[in-house]
Amino acid sequence: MFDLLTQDHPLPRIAVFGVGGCGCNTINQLAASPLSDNVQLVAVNTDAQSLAASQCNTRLQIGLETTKGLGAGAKPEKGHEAAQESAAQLKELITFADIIFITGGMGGGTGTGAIPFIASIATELNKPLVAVVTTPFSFEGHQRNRLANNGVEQLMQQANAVIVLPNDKLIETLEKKISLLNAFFESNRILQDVLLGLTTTISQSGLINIDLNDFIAVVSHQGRAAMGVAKQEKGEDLQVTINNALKNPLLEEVDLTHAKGAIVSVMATEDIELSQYNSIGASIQQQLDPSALVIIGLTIVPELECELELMIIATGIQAPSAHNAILADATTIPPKKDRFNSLELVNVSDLLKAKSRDGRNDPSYETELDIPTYTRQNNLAKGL
Ligand SMILES: Nc1nc2c(ncn2[C@@H]2O[C@H](COP(=O)(O)OP(=O)(O)OP(=O)(O)O)[C@@H](O)[C@H]2O)c(=O)[nH]1
Repeated sequence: MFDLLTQDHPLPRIAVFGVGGCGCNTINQLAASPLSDNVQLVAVNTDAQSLAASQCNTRLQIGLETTKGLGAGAKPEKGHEAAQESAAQLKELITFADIIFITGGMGGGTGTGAIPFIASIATELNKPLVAVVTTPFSFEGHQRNRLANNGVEQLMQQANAVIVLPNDKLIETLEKKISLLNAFFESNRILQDVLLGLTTTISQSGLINIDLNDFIAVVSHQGRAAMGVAKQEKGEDLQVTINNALKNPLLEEVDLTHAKGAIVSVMATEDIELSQYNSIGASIQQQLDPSALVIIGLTIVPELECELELMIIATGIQAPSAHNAILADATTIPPKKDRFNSLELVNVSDLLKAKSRDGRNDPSYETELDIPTYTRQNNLAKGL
């Protein structure tokens, strides 16, 4: 089933842009995580002081003339103008990457105004882009929420995959008793997990990597994306963990049966069995539109404290509910098919070799789930 590939393919270069206060906080936390060499973190802000405190190697102060080193004062038009002023530098950074992740908080000036503009540069340069943005806590008031909703709407005109994580919902996934100061920090940890899960899934640290073309196909579905996370503690049933991920508050507002695709990132110790891996794919596939493409990346983390960590990102979800109506109607956005360059991504491991052999005796071995395209093609070539 799994083929072993030995060629050295260059890994795709991933740029993660953290824009505005929230975006910079998130990637600062991410900078403390073990990231593979192909991941570049880029802190982007109007606020020089916040940028100076950033842990990222690449920092870009946008709109020197526009805001004179201050923030955008919760004015998205200022954030937009600042990004426009620094378009050349942004373009240079985006050109260097093969795939772009962009994160930030909607509701202020810099992130709300600059993120859609940065996304438009990525689109212009034909780069796959995944945006992960927050919307404000309800205690932040109506005005911020209104700005945030407009920002998300604009972003959806530019990016195919927009994952909107309402801050209120992020906190719901955590323990109830949480101080206000901790609320931001803790919710950033979830943002950080999403970005880490995505980047490791398409990076070398993964054991079974997903093919970048498949990844692009899944993130390119028009509509909203949503995600769920869950942990399998030692001794817990895997199916319970899968259900927990699917029931996650971050996914609860969307109808998964309409999702056109899903990226599943599994982090596990080397004890994971092929049957477990297969049943994750099969269970998730059952929940989605029958034609949905489900791709799974597996990362072996020997020191993982729990049995397994699961992150599901479902994409291409239409927006039927009143809540989602604040988002751009996905059907009105013209499809951006075939706009990305084709790239190949492969990975090999002796462990995978062993697991592949074991898998042939496993009754669930034939379970249908998506196998990275490149691997599939090699299997076909070898008549497997
Ligand atoms: N989860 C999380 N959300 C944050 C954090 N900081 C800010 N936010 C959210 O993001 C929204 C925008 O805040 P900032 O990112 O600070 O604003 P900005 O984009 O820098 O805009 P200006 O300050 O006006 O230049 C806020 O309304 C909050 O809801 C953070 O550290 N974590």
